[in-house]
Amino acid sequence: MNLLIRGGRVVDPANNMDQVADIYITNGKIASVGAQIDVSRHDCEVIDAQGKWVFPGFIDMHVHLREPGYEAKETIATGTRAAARGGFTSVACMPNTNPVIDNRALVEFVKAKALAEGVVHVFPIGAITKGSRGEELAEIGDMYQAGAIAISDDGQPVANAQLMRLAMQYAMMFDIPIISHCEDKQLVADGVMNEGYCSTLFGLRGITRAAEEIMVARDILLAEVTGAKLHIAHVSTRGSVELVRMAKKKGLRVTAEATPHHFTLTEEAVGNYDTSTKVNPPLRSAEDVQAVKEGLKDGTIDIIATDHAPHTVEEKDVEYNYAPFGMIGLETAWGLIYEELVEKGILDLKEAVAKLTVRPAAIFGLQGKGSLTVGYDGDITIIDPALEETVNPDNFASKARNSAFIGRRLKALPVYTIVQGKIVMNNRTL
Ligand SMILES: NC(=O)N[C@@H](CC(=O)O)C(=O)O
Ligand SMILES: [Zn+2]
Ligand SMILES: [Zn+2]
Repeated sequence: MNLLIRGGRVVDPANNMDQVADIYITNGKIASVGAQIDVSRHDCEVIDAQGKWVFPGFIDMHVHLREPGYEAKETIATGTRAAARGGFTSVACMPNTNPVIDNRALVEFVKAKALAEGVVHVFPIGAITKGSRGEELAEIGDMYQAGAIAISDDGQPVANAQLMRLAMQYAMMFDIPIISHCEDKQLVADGVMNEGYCSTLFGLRGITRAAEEIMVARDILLAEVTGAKLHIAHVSTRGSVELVRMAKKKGLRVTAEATPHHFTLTEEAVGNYDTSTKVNPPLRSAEDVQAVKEGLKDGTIDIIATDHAPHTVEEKDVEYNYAPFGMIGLETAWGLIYEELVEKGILDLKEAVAKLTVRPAAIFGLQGKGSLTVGYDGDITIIDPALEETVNPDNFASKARNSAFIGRRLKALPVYTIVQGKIVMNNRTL
């Protein structure tokens, strides 16, 4: 089936394009982009995109799909549907499943399952260490050959610096990034929210920003001695932003991501004791949020990723201290990016789209993705700038409900998600 997307405002940062144009997709690939494409001779489905924004399909490099092992929280089927509903055409999934994705067979399992049951592209991330226990390296070369696009022990730090150095050297042989979850467990101890005035006020145990920053600093130093590609996950403090900025000034191959919840919410959101606000790293102070926004603006923070971390209602419906860390994000990400970054003048539309498309594709080497270049995959996200909606968990495609944004009004929402020329989400439904 051929697809023509007619008359939308086409924004493609990679090709420095922002103009009204048509896009024609055949055999799942972009065949042409231009004014008034004539397809009268072809059998063709047409989307009227007048008044809509047409972007390369969004890419989320930090998602927890929870399969295998935690299917009560999310599955590849439901997680990819949540992605599609959020306008994402590709996701990379973290290996902190049960068992942990630390060998070739499990990478192949995720890929096969995603092909059979997923509705968007899924790129598996392999573990750094076996079982993410931080003791011995996982089968990194094997996982790379099976299709792992990066390695990470996300959810856990690699506490042993020597092991982290070895992992970096190993990852360099395949030129893949190592994604670091920066957390010093001893410093975190049994903290549940950011340490400061609010934690005192709310009577909750605090987590010092140093717990994150010490590991950001350590991993940057290791990236300097090894020359490895280091990607810092979920940057949340001013200090972390400054460290990454310094690393980039030195010319190191260091990149970073921020999540929508970390640039939208502050620690004050914890005050209602909604366990959805319990995330790792924790929601920080207004000053940190400001620094993350500055980092996004000046390019210190390269990409936006959701860290979609689904948990069951039963797991989250407990006292704050006992709830697991994590918040879902796929279905609310774009609305928050638009409101917090674009409308507030931090990023223009092209810059915001770049952090969800061409930048992640470049950092993680995703071939044929991230732009509307002819011959690239026909992955497209269409936004209706006039569409507003209140976040309602009944409409979530995710199995989970742990969003701190329920009840919030979001605007400029995705109305079509197109994967290799196939419409997988239409008018907010699948
Ligand atoms: N971010 C979280 O709060 N939780 C993540 C783990 C992680 O991303 O570190 C999870 O797997 O639930
Ligand atoms: Zn993490
Ligand atoms: Zn994560």
